[in-house]
Amino acid sequence: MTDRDANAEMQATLLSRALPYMQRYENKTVVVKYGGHAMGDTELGRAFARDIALLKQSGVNPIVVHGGGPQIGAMLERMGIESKFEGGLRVTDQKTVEIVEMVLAGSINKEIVALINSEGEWAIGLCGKDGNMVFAQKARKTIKDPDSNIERVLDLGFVGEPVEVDRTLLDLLARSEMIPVIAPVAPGRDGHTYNINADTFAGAIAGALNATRLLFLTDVPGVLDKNKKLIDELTVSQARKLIADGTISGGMIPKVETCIEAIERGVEGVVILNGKTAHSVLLELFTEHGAGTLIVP
Ligand SMILES: Nc1ncnc2c1ncn2[C@@H]1O[C@H](COP(=O)(O)OP(=O)(O)O)[C@@H](O)[C@H]1O
Ligand SMILES: CC(=O)N[C@@H](CCC(=O)OP(=O)(O)O)C(=O)O
Repeated sequence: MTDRDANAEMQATLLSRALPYMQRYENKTVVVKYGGHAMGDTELGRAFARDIALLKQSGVNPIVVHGGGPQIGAMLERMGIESKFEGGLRVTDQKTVEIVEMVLAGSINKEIVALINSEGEWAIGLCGKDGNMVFAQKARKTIKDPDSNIERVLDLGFVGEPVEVDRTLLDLLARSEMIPVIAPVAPGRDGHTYNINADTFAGAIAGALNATRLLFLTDVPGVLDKNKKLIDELTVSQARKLIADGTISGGMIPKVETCIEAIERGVEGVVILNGKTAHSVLLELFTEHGAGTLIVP
């Protein structure tokens, strides 16, 4: 059996069991953050696109926000530009921001749009610039030197943080057949283009829309405990404790912090789940126990 046949069979099995749960998210907004590491081979991409198409067909309002960190890194390497990160964010000079916009709002965005459209849906590729959706300002980040404990202000160049989100265009699309697919690039009121971490961008969009669910597709099954066992559900205060005691580390820290901020902005529940498992979006939304780690207030 090919991967494609196996995925189609898995989706059919899932759908036959999904019926009792499908109404749960009818007319609700679900923001799905599709990370660069979760974008695997073509079959995995197709399975993702099929899930998003199926959400729309089930009466859900899905919104895709995508990343593409590894793909930006590959293009920078081809152009002979070194990738540099500070505090988990890409140091972004003028040349880099041009490539970031080209890769994110160009090739990756259109690839995802084409995949969803080939499932018979109408996806539309956007970034923060379209319809004045998001305005950013230069990110203000500080990091603590672990030796001296002194705080240092980071100059990350054209790395932005979303400060204004206008939901007009997204509200319009929610009433239409269109599925928005959004790249995390936005203008500043200063006329510059800013590169925004895709998790942060997805959190801001979900918060502005008071989304029912925000899903983060990553490369691990969810938040793992000290014994590497999946934690099914966490409250905001439990999540904070796991960051403080070091159980949550590395790239998972900003991700969980974004989840906490999204919940504080009114998102009902945020889920971190494995994008490398085919149909993880359907497994999460349309089964009794879901998949991944659900973070709730
Ligand atoms: N407690 C934890 N549970 C799960 N993953 C963790 C934990 N602590 C650290 N991590 C790391 O966080 C990574 C996910 O973050 P990141 O690589 O930034 O994701 P993405 O690129 O999908 O945004 C995992 O691959 C894992 O190595
Ligand atoms: C400021 C910053 O770091 N921006 C990210 C945007 C893409 C992203 O976040 O992609 P993933 O979700 O695949 O990591 C970057 O340039 O890599």
